[in-house]
Amino acid sequence: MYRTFNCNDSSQIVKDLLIYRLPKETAPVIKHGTFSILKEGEKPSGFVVSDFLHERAFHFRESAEFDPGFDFHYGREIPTVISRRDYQIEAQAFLNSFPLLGVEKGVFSRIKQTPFRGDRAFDLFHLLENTYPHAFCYLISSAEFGTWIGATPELLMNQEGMVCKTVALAGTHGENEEHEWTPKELEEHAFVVDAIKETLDRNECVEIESDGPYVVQAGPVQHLKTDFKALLTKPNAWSIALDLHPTPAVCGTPRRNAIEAIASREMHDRELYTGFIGLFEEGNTNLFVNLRCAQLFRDKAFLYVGGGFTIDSIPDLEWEETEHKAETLMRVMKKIL
Ligand SMILES: C=C(O[C@@H]1C=C(C(=O)O)C=C[C@H]1O)C(=O)O
Repeated sequence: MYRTFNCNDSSQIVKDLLIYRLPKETAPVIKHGTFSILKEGEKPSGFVVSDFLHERAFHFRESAEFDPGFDFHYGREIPTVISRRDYQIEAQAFLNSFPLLGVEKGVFSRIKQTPFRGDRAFDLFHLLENTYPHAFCYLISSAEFGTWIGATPELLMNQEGMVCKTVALAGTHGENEEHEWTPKELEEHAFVVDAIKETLDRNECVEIESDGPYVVQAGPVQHLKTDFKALLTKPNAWSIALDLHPTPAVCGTPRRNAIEAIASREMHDRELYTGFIGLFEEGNTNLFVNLRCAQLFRDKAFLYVGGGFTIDSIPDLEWEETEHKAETLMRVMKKIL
């Protein structure tokens, strides 16, 4: 279930909104304009946002004049939220499907609902960008997909000239967990490292270097991270981004098998969650994986959170992990309620 983007298209609302702040930059970029569908085979130029399986992607065109009547667009369809009990049942069934479907790692996600006033989205964005200077923070609103906000720690691809960078970010502890990283967590991470290496190789990158894994703090959680750097041999950054995505950090491995397991067991449409978002320009690209994000409605927010499963995973511990990840937005939202 990935395809429905049901939103209002109230006639007085004519403009879409784009706000983003790149990691470590101080000033956000704010634009009014229009998000429109990126046609199949079309390369974007500028801001782009894609869903999980790149079935729908949108690029942004700025309008010269500001629309004083701007209001946020809200989705019409309420996302499916599951209880802890149902999560356990579904996550166990997801895990049980691994041998049958030939899945080695799969990422299972859920949606958490919380009260929130959608019209406080600007305040939430400003708090997020102040709280998480190393994250890519954004707020987007369009009749195409409603209103989304996020502060993601995960780079999909940075490209400057012929130098391309990406990361493997997988394996999670709560901020105060001090135990060693388990073989299961190291394995989960290694799947992502291997997939990235293969992708860079396949796309004729050279001088591929990696550094990691090491531990990084991302708000309320710690992750294992490996940095990658490589040289492109031709202007194929967009193909590389599409080939990297979705990595086993948000999907699983082998990719097709994991997609099948996710499609058969997740109760909701992922929509823009675990898609990618950011700026694409051949030679100057900054794309991020859309995590630690929420879809905002008039009086509530739906937070999308997930985690990697391997055969040894325990669903209840994975639920805890999604609770920790949800805190990235929850603890900031609480300041505005
Ligand atoms: C899927 C999410 O995060 C991803 C999964 C991780 C994991 O399984 O350890 C860690 C970082 C992200 O790549 C999420 O935040 O929803």
